[in-house]
Amino acid sequence: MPEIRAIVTDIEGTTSSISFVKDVLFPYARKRLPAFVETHADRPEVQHWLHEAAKEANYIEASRKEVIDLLLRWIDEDRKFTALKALQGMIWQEGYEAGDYRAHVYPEVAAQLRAWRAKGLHLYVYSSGSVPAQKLFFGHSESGDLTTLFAGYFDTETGPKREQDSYEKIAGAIGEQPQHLLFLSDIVEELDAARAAGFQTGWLLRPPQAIPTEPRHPAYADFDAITL
Ligand SMILES: CSCCC(=O)C(=O)COP(=O)(O)O
Ligand SMILES: [Mg+2]
Repeated sequence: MPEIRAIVTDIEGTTSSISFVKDVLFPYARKRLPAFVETHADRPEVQHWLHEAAKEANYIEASRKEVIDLLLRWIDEDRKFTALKALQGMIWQEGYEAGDYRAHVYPEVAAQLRAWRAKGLHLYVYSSGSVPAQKLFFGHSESGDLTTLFAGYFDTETGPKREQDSYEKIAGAIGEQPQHLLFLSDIVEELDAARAAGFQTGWLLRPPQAIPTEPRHPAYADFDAITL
C-alpha cells in the first residue's frame, strides 16, 4: 500500500461517540435555537445562514418563525445542511464557554493522534459539523485542547460527505495525491466516496458493533488498532 502521509478524520462515531452529539449537543442547540435566532438575527452571519436555510427549503418570503420551525425539524431529522450546522455551532459556543459540557473523545484518540503527529503525519478533520464547531469541539474536549494537532478542517462547505468530488477537493486543498491520504469514518457511504476519489480508508466500528468477517473497508474497533 502507498505510504500514508496525512489522515482525515470524521468526528461523530469515529473520534467521538454518537450519543454525545445526539444526546448532548443536538438537544442543547434545539432548546436554545429559537431564542438565539431572535436575539442574534441582526448579526450578518446569522442573517446569512437563515437566508441559506430558507433557500435550501425553497421558502419564498418565509417568516422568522417558519425558518425557526424548519431548523428545529432539521435537528430532529439529523439533517446535515450547512446552514443548520453553522447555526448549531454558534449556539454550542455558548455551552462550551460556559462549561456546560466538554466534547467526548474516545479514550485512546488523543494519544494516537499525538503518535501519528510524532511520526510526521498531518492530521485533518472532515465533519458535517461546521469548521468553527469542529474547532470548538476539539478545543474543549475531555482530553483537553487538541486543536494544535490538526493542520486543517473541512466541512460541508467543501461538499457533502457521501460525494467523491468532496474528497477530490480535500486532497487538492491538502496538496497530496489521494493514495497517500487515509480517511477514517464510521459511515460506509462516506468511505465509498473517499475510496472512489483514491483515498485509503479506515472504517471505525466501535463496540458493541461487530467487525464483519469480510468488511467493505479495512475495519477497526478503535484508533489503536490502526497500524501505519
Ligand atoms: C463538529 S461537532 C458536531 C458534529 C455534527 O454536528 C455532526 O453532524 C456530526 O457529523 P459527522 O460528519 O462528524 O459524523
Ligand atoms: Mg460520523
